Amino acid sequence: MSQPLSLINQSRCFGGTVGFYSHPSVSCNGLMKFAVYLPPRSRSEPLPVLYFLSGLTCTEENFMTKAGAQQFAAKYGVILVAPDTSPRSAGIPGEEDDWDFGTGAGFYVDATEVPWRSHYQMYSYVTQELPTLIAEHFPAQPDRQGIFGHSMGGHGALVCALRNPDQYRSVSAFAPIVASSRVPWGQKAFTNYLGADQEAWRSYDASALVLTTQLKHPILIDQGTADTFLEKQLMPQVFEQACTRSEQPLTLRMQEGYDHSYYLIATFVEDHIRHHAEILWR
Ligand SMILES: N[C@@H](CCC(=O)N[C@@H](CS)C(=O)NCC(=O)O)C(=O)O
Repeated sequence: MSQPLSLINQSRCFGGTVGFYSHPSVSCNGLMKFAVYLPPRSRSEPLPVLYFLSGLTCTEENFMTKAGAQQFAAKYGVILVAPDTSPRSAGIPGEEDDWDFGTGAGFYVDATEVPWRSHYQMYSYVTQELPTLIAEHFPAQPDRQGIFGHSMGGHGALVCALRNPDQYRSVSAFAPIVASSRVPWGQKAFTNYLGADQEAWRSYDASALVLTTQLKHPILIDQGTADTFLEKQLMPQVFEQACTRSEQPLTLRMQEGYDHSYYLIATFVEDHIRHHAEILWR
């Protein structure tokens, strides 16, 4: 049976439509929001779907309003889907206290710890519930899915792809947190969502996962050299070394002078959408 979906608002964009939706989520035990861009071509044929996971403090809006991605989704014929970054107003004490944990910082994990586990099931939401909903309500080709993201969302995209190589054909990231178990943002989130046992963290650490799973297609990463989070939180060299060890093809592009903002994404988003479209349309 089709799950209910409410349209919040819709705008024409590059001949297609950007729509914002809400729905009661089973995984997250509350209302969740997401955004969808349907290119003009989707009116005549089903298209591959490319998921974008945003970073800390973001909602389903940041990518749609700041990345300028719709023109390229229209050009290359892919549907874009951008979910929110966490449950909201879950009623969990302290959920609004920090910008890098709780609301806006779900880290795309299924929390196992009280009190977070009652709502913070973002891994199941993104990999199962949302794709099912998209396939039910939009002209999507469910067997052609790709995923990309920024920062915390780059971590999420890499983890989702590495854990589900048959579900996601293509993956890329902007300034991703690639070694989540080893950096302060990841350690804070994982201790609270997953508990102190670091063994449980491995299944959400891209640099650990890539040692045991190989993806068929190369991974594309863009990282700005002027990103203030580069050394302490992002550490792309850790992922690069792990990819070399496991012979996973990786294109890591260090972009001179770019910072952590959406200007990095806007500059290189066409390259990423082309990377996905070339694989998804094969
Ligand atoms: N609030 C943090 C920064 C958080 C941040 O940079 N968030 C990134 C993702 S990790 C983002 O995309 N922010 C929203 C935006 O730029 O639209 C600070 O002030 O240092």
